[in-house]
Amino acid sequence: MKLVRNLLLVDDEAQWLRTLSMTLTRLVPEASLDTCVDSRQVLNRMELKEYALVLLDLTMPFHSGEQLLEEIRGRFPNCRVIIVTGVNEVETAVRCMKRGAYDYFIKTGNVEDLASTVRRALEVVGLERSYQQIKESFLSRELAQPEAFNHILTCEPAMLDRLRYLEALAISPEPILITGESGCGKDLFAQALHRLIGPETPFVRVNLAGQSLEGFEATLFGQVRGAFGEDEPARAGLVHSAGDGLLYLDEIGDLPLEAQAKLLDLLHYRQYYPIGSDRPFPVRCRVVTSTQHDLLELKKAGRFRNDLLYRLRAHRINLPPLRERPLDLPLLLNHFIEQASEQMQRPAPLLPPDLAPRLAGYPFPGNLQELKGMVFDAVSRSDDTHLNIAPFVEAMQEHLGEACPSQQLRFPEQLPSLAEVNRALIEEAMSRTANNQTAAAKMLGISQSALSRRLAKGE
Ligand SMILES: Nc1ncnc2c1ncn2[C@@H]1O[C@H](COP(=O)(O)OP(=O)(O)OP(=O)(O)O)[C@@H](O)[C@H]1O
Repeated sequence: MKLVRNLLLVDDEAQWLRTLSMTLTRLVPEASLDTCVDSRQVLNRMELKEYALVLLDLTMPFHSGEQLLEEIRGRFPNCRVIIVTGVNEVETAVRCMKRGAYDYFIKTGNVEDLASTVRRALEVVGLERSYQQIKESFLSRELAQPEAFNHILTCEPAMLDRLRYLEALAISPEPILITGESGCGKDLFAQALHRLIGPETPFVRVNLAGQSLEGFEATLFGQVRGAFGEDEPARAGLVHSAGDGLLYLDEIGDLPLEAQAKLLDLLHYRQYYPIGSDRPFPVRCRVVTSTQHDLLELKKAGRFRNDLLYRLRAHRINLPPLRERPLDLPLLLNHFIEQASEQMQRPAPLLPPDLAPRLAGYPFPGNLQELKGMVFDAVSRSDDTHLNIAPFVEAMQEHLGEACPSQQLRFPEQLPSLAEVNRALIEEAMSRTANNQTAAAKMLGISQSALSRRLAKGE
């Protein structure tokens, strides 16, 4: 997103205007400054160029600051106005605040204070604009760059919403937090964002699990020459390697508290200090973090900083687990079958039509990673035409064993006969295994020949 950091300084005293302009250029280098000594030209200038902020003198010939404030707030509602006034005009300045001025500054005051007010105002305008654009983009319903999401297969409405939200967030410079259980696609979402912001830029992934403060600093910030001894060479950190691309910090919930403070500084000031350097380096990359933990819970347990949590949660995408995306199962099964067959250089076996509906009841604790593992296992155990469903059956059986141990069986008031229970159990096992006798026998705890005999007798 193009951030508007244009600032217009308006004052009829040319000398004051020059001094103020020089001071702010030094103290707020990210702003681009224009000056205007003639109050009659202010609105024309604002028609021709988009300003994020106007610093407005109150007492000027032709149009007073108060009049201009009203015009500006009415015609350019996205632009903020800071009143710059002489001491004796404080009452007027307060009246201006009530009419929508962002803040006021007394000319005899400390310009450092004015500089930080300007910086804050620019940040507020930037955030308001990006939220507005995010909202517009999200509400448009269509993906503007569907090709960025080619590697994410889904037809679930809840997932399609998340794709659109990610695309909308791509315009914001703020960090994005991706949450969700292990294996549910967080990495793929980070990759999609990278494609959206610039596939030609670097994509740097860092796993923060088990990182100490020292490891975190060394990995991310690097070190200057001689930081740990005379012969120690300089080493660039991963923030540097990420350039103007994307830095993906995986497992953010595992970062120790002291390292969280460093990360907060990096996000807040958009700069960092390599180890051994007292010169800050700018951060140009987008930062994406992810976690499978509940950061609110970690915060309650005193393991995650409150300020960092709220900074990260501003743009958050929570991915639903696979068990909440049953419509995606046939799509993903076919996709992983193709992937596995290609990798194993063999024809793709056919997906049994009733496998996906059966799997819809399985909770997939390892999510897509688990499904992918099962499919790869199944393909490796298949002949060239039929997919071997044993890996799925085994997983479902294991789950059923855990979910309903025999003590938890519930019986109706009128007990069925043993023959009826036998028949019902055999029917259920055959149905759950797509009529695979070997798998069904395993499920029932009898041999395949015993099952075959019972089936032949119609038991
Ligand atoms: N929607 C999807 N379409 C196709 N493949 C997917 C999809 N989601 C995830 N995958 C695949 O599933 C596997 C796990 O996904 P991924 O690594 O993105 O999960 P993760 O949430 O980052 O996992 P972890 O928490 O363990 O880091 C990957 O091989 C990925 O390519």
